[in-house]
Amino acid sequence: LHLRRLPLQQRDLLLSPPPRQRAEGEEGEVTWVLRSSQDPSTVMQTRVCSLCCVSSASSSQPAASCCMHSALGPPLAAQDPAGHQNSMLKGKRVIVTGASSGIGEQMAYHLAKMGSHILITARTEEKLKKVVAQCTHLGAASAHYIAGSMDNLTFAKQVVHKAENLFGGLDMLILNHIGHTYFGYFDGNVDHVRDLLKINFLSYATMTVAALPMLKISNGNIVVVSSVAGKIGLPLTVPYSTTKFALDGFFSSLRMEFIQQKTNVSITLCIISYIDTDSALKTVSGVIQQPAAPKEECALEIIKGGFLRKREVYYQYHATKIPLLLRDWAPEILQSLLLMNYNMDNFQRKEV
Ligand SMILES: NC(=O)C1=CN([C@@H]2O[C@H](COP(=O)(O)OP(=O)(O)OC[C@H]3O[C@@H](n4cnc5c(N)ncnc54)[C@H](OP(=O)(O)O)[C@@H]3O)[C@@H](O)[C@H]2O)C=CC1
Ligand SMILES: CC(C)CCC[C@@H](C)[C@H]1CC[C@H]2[C@@H]3C(=O)C=C4C[C@@H](O)CC[C@]4(C)[C@H]3CC[C@]12C
Repeated sequence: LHLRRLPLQQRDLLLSPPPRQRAEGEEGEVTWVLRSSQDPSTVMQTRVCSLCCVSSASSSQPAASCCMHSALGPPLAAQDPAGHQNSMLKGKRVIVTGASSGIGEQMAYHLAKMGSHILITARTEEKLKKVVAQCTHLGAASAHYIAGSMDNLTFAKQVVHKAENLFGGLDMLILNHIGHTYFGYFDGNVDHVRDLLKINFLSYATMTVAALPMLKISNGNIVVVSSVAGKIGLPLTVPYSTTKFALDGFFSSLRMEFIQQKTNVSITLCIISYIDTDSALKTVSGVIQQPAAPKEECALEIIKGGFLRKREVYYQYHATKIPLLLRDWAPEILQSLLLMNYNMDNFQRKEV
């Protein structure tokens, strides 16, 4: 149990005396009976979600449902053989952008297995149709697509309105798409940076604004897929990195405002390292020395992070957290390590 995640008041109750496991609740949950060290007459029963390990509790009576997930529905139920927490987002209404391939496609499949209502989007209709068919096959409560380009901000709003018409509301907005750019030294083309900002950043802000009324009603989640290149400056990705840093500025500030305004909509910024999507492998293999992490696992970690209302997700943890610690404490060491990660002999300007 990650007791440190609990509010101080509850932590005191949990830590002393040590909690005693009393009974197994529903699968995926455990019921604990706790007694306060200061006032032993205070008995607290709490159900703890096995996924997030954060408890919700009320004095002298059982908690109605698991922790912060009460906002998202019932606690976790059974896990499928593949290890899916398959009711995590059951019945929830989710938009996934950039879901015709790569990590977005894998997120759609995980959500389908969990029984969500899914609306996916990207430009290529043929690919979207195939992903929707696969989602239906995997058990999605419903699966839909809308094709279009995010360089058109009117289209970005239309996606949200389509979800409203289809589902009558929205629980989770997963912003994942990226526009095409080059993997190479900055060519001085600032117009390209502006165009990429529109796709990778302004469309995210536009969709967030359009979806906010629905997310406020559902106490929902905004999930923003960023990159280690959105926290640390790296060579060969100047336009891309610019757009990802912009996401951090916008969404981290917005998160703080939500807290001040008591807006119960979570914002999860996902800091992702090198992943084995077709586009990434095609673009950087041979140049980047480190191995690529699996897209299926990456997709699940992003969804879990959003569901758990985490501030940030780090995937893979070691490949993102350690460089981030070095960034602030030993930037010169980080710089040397990063440069060693690039095989510039194999480098040739490639399209992303
Ligand atoms: N793969 C990696 O190594 C890493 C990826 N990430 C992040 O993960 C996310 C997904 O990356 P990944 O799966 O590799 O990317 P992919 O290239 O596999 O997928 C990109 C998706 O965006 C869509 N897309 C492209 N251009 C547009 C456009 N103009 N308008 C709307 N949709 C568009 C694509 O579909 P279509 O072409 O049909 O429009 C596709 O569905 C991104 O946010 C990326 O920054 C972060 C770190 C590392
Ligand atoms: C430990 C780390 C700090 C080391 C650096 C890791 C570097 C090499 C990793 C981290 C983030 C990665 C890029 C990324 O975020 C997204 C994309 C888009 C995709 O379509 C094509 C590949 C690309 C450009 C990735 C290229 C490789 C990057 C720069």
